[in-house]
Amino acid sequence: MTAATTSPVIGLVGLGAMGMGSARAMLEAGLDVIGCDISPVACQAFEAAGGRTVSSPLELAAECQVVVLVVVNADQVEQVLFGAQGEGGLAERLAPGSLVIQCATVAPSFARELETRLNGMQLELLDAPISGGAVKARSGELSVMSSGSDAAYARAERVLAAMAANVYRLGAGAGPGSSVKLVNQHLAGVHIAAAAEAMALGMSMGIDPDTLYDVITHSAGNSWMFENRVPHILKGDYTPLSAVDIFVKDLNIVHSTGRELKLAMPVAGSALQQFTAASGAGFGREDDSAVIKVYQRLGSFSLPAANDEGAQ
Ligand SMILES: NC(=O)C1=CN([C@@H]2O[C@H](COP(=O)(O)OP(=O)(O)OC[C@H]3O[C@@H](n4cnc5c(N)ncnc54)[C@H](O)[C@@H]3O)[C@@H](O)[C@H]2O)C=CC1
Ligand SMILES: O=C(O)C(=O)[C@@H](O)CO
Repeated sequence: MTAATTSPVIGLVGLGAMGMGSARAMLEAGLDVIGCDISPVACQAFEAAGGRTVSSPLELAAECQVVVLVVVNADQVEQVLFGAQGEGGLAERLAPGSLVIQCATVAPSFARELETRLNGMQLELLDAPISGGAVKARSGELSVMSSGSDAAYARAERVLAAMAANVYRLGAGAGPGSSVKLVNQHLAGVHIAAAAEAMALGMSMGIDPDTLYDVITHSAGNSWMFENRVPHILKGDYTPLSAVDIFVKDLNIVHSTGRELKLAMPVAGSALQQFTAASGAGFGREDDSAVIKVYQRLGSFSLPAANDEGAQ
């Protein structure tokens, strides 16, 4: 595929549940985007959608002056930008003035340190975690909790417009974007665990789970997460649109940030224990709604069996 516009070539690292959707939304917005993933299957899927790919982030430096990171965690960001065991990474190959748009959910302290390191290499960082799930990534309607310099925003404008319906500008340097995302992750994790626990209670009392879903989604106990995740339980489909291990990661960041601030968060702590139990029981790569399987093992209710409809 050749460049359709004179705007910079975008490199997107991490063609997973979120990155694939965002990369495809960028293609549809007319951006010249090169996808990169260590998974050949992910690269083939993006090529089938009309995109170009490379298998190593290092290869992006020859063409890209804007790089979007949608890998899982801080260790993977570190590896992409600086290489494993310090053997060098993408950052040292990017042209001076290039922009890194960092979308993975990481600790605010990591985002701030990353900005200092990249600025020291003449590179810009936009701290830009995302929300909305795989469906909104694909439709280009994410919320982006962002912070960074005016120069970073100027370079990121077309990318953010292609990815997001809502871009929140939360500060002039890295940190506030990841801080606000952490508040979202506290709520998202607690709400998913609470939805699973509440469904376990209802099913244990012998209430039909489809009826429970109908009633609760029309009543005050509803939440975005109850509405979005309980259908996976009803279909018995735990295909990971967002994996259990994502919430082990995110609620651990909530926990460690609270420890730094000396802020006790017992409700988030309880949700973290449930996701940790689900991961420990072998469900870490399943959809985060599989946290209900921990309750099922401890209780005496049956979960709906898988049917043929896919997760949404
Ligand atoms: N899944 C969701 O609903 C949401 C996820 N997030 C956050 O977005 C980020 C991405 O999450 P997902 O897309 O769910 O994860 P994922 O595991 O589906 O995708 C991550 C991708 O990065 C690739 N990758 C890892 N290391 C790499 C490397 N060194 N070079 C190239 N590719 C590499 C993996 O092969 C994988 O395809 C995470 O930080 C997550 O917390 C944020 C909002 C929603
Ligand atoms: O969309 C978000 O925000 C999320 O973090 C969840 O969908 C789970 O990762």
